[in-house]
Amino acid sequence: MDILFFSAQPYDIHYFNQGNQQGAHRFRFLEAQLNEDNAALIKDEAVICVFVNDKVNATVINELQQKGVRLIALRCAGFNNVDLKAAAAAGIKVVRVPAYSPHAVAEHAVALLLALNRKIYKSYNRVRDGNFTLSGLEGFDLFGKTIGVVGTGNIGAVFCRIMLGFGCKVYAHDIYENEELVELGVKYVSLDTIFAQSDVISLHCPLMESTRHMINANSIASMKMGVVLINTSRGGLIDTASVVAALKNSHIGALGIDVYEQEEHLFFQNFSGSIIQDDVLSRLTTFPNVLVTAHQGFFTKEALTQIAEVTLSNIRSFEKEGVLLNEVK
Ligand SMILES: NC(=O)c1ccc[n+]([C@@H]2O[C@H](COP(=O)([O-])OP(=O)(O)OC[C@H]3O[C@@H](n4cnc5c(N)ncnc54)[C@H](O)[C@@H]3O)[C@@H](O)[C@H]2O)c1
Repeated sequence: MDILFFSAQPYDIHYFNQGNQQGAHRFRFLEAQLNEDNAALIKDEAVICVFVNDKVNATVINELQQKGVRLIALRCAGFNNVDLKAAAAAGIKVVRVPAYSPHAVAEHAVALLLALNRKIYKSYNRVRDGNFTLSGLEGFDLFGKTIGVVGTGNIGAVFCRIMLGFGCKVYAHDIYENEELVELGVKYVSLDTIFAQSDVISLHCPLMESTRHMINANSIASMKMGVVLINTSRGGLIDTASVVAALKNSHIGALGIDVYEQEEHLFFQNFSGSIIQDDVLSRLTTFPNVLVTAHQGFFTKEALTQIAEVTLSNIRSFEKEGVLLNEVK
């Protein structure tokens, strides 16, 4: 099948070409993001393959329909960037990669937590500068601390297991309880209890209207002073302005984010020679207790291999059997 990739990076090209060694599909890779301006770049491809920051709203879907696109293949798990109602109305099917190495993202959340707590980014720079002092590098033992996990699906469940391995008390909140986690010692509690009692809160639930800005001035006010907040899920879960205010008055003790509400304007692109126009992100990066990574949680060899394999198998079964594997509706 002819497949047009938007937001394609060199690693996408590498892993998708590797998954297509038999040459079953013809690929065209575009670095451009899909949005209202770029939908015109589609020629006669029946399938477009998009990533987290491609904008697939009703206007774009209307253009896709006119271009004869029949399938939107998301090469990611989240689908909050696709207007599913508009796609259904246009008769365009949507598939995704529901699970690809949940370990990749869960381990990245742990990496953010450990690096922040033990100030690894500071010690790295200090030692390279010949400064071997320790003042300001103090952390705390994770052992025995209460970790609040919001969302215990594929990624949240792995994160819970890792934290149990550290000897933490793990509180979780989800609309469904995972019995295996309960047997391992995870305690399901209300969101309010997570907020009130956790030393560390890690977000692993999807972004939906009901979860948008779940971290806001009110919820932060109910949290422990000095709470560590980790978000590897979606930026929109956090009202960033409220988090900046809470960092300024030290209510939030540290923030580790791999996702940011306005990331589509920045992430996966190189602005190192430009002036960043996003004042909120710029303010965030001035805090000594904030660590921002640019949506790299998924970025492991294992996850990239699985993303390419599952995406291509989704497309293959749509083409050959008209069967929709991993459909989103
Ligand atoms: N940083 C990255 O690179 C990266 C990579 C993959 C996924 N993600 C994000 O991580 C999120 C989690 O991924 P996953 O694969 O574990 O998804 P998943 O669907 O397996 O799990 C999500 C869980 O959240 C729960 N949930 C839904 N609404 C909730 C609510 N209101 N409160 C609490 N829990 C709720 C669901 O019941 C489910 O158990 C995705 O939504 C995606 O946005 C980020």
